[in-house]
Amino acid sequence: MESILEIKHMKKSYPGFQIKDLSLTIPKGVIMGFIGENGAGKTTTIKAILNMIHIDGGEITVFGKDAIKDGKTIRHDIGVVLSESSFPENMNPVQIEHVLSSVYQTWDCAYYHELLQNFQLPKDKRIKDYSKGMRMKLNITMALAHHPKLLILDEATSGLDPIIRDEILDVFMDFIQDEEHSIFLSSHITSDIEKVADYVTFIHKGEIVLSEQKDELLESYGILKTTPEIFTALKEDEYVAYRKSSFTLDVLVKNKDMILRKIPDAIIDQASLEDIMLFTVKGERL
Ligand SMILES: Nc1ncnc2c1ncn2[C@@H]1O[C@H](COP(=O)(O)OP(=O)(O)OP(=O)(O)O)[C@@H](O)[C@H]1O
Repeated sequence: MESILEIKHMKKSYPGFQIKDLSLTIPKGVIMGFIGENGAGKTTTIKAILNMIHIDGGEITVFGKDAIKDGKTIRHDIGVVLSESSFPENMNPVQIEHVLSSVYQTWDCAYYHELLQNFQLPKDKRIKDYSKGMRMKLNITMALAHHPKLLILDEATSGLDPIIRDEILDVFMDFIQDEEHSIFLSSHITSDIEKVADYVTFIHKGEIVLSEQKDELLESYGILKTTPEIFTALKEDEYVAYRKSSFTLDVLVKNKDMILRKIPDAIIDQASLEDIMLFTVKGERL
């Protein structure tokens, strides 16, 4: 599968935080969900891709070009939504369009106004009078209106109600339909990622724990409900972590079919992305 973005052995250190060796590939035509707890390194990774911070080592390639050397060219084909909006609060969408249409040669005025209408965003209202959900929808509208090939969104659905989140997720799914576009979507809301992502990358303390196809991941992982005696029969590489619940020992296993072959009467529940995150971050190992 052709890739749209590739990070190889990226390094970045801040006092008390380190990304030691991060590698990641986003294929063309997919939504890659990027999950991890607060402070795991999601925004740092996104800023590195956008050349907004200096990295200490490694390579980042976007559309086959070097993200640092060719950063300016690349940015024209990327739509970005960061958690903080950088537009002056006293501007309205029409005034913003004047600025953006002069920055992007590919700015599509008709499409911008179509999106404003679809999202029910008033054109003459200043950003400062917009609600949080409206601001986010406006940010996404601005990111899409120059027809980027890659959309990078940092926490674009956080703090929004389920109806607005659903509308936004629909727009994302439309965006990747032509199989040339990709989305890199960081979110704490694992249910949103579960809904729309084709691939999932999970980062923990600056390290990639997993980066896999979502359906395969959810089919393969499971939560084994068991006893301490049976648990001790598992090999080290057969489980991720365990957590004690009221009556059982819950063990996140990577390959539930393999466990079922070993323990035919085992009770194994479906694991969600949230479970995978919780067990990895808060679970214990022997
Ligand atoms: N400019 C900076 N100076 C010092 N430390 C920083 C800087 N930027 C980020 N960090 C640190 O890097 C770590 C990762 O932060 P980052 O913002 O990438 O996490 P995140 O996964 O996006 O978290 P969140 O979900 O809370 O936004 C944190 O410990 C943070 O304090």
